[in-house]
Amino acid sequence: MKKIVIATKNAGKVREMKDAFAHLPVEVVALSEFGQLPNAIEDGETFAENAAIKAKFYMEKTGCACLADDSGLEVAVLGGRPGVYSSRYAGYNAEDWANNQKMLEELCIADVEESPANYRCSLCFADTDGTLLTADGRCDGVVRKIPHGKNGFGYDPYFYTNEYAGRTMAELTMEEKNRISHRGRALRKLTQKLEEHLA
Ligand SMILES: O=P(O)(O)OP(=O)(O)OP(=O)(O)OC[C@H]1O[C@@H](n2cnc3c(O)ncnc32)[C@H](O)[C@@H]1O
Ligand SMILES: [Mg+2]
Repeated sequence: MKKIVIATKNAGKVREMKDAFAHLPVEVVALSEFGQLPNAIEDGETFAENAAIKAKFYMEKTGCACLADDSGLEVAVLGGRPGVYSSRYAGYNAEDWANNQKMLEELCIADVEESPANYRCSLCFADTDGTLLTADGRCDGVVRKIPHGKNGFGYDPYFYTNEYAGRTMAELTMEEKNRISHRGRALRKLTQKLEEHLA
């Protein structure tokens, strides 16, 4: 069976990505099973560039096909910030609560209670034969200063979805989140390409 490494150090992403592969005839392996690997340098200017950097970097480190995700939140009144800097908005290795705090501060400086926002996700699958498969996804909603919910990760408690009116991403089950999320949408496109590649 084909072995695919979920090339991310984010446990929230691993949970969501494993779920999407449940029906494919592939062996899904976490990056953590390869011990302590160095971090890829995510110095691309776009989500797509960073996803490709991570997929190729970890494919070389593990010797296995790797699927990487680069994603983030774009807040309209903040000119699209934090964008590709979402995981380090409050500094390198910042925890989710610190990044959320930083976003609340920026919303206060902008003097607004809420703003249209969207999540974006770029996926890149790098196979050992040099094949690269890519897919993107987007999810629109609104960020507000009052958090709700304990599910998901990152900015989810502050992200009010358009599809499930009044509910934040952190109030959804994983199945509900995957149905509408940037990552869920990108994963469905990517798995289709992957099925063709593996056939
Ligand atoms: O690079 P890897 O190892 O995959 O893990 P990471 O957490 O650093 O991931 P990114 O560099 O892609 O940064 C994405 C950040 O965007 C945020 N984010 C992405 N998808 C999200 C989601 O579905 N829900 C909430 N926040 C999300 C969250 O803060 C992530 O840390
Ligand atoms: Mg990262």
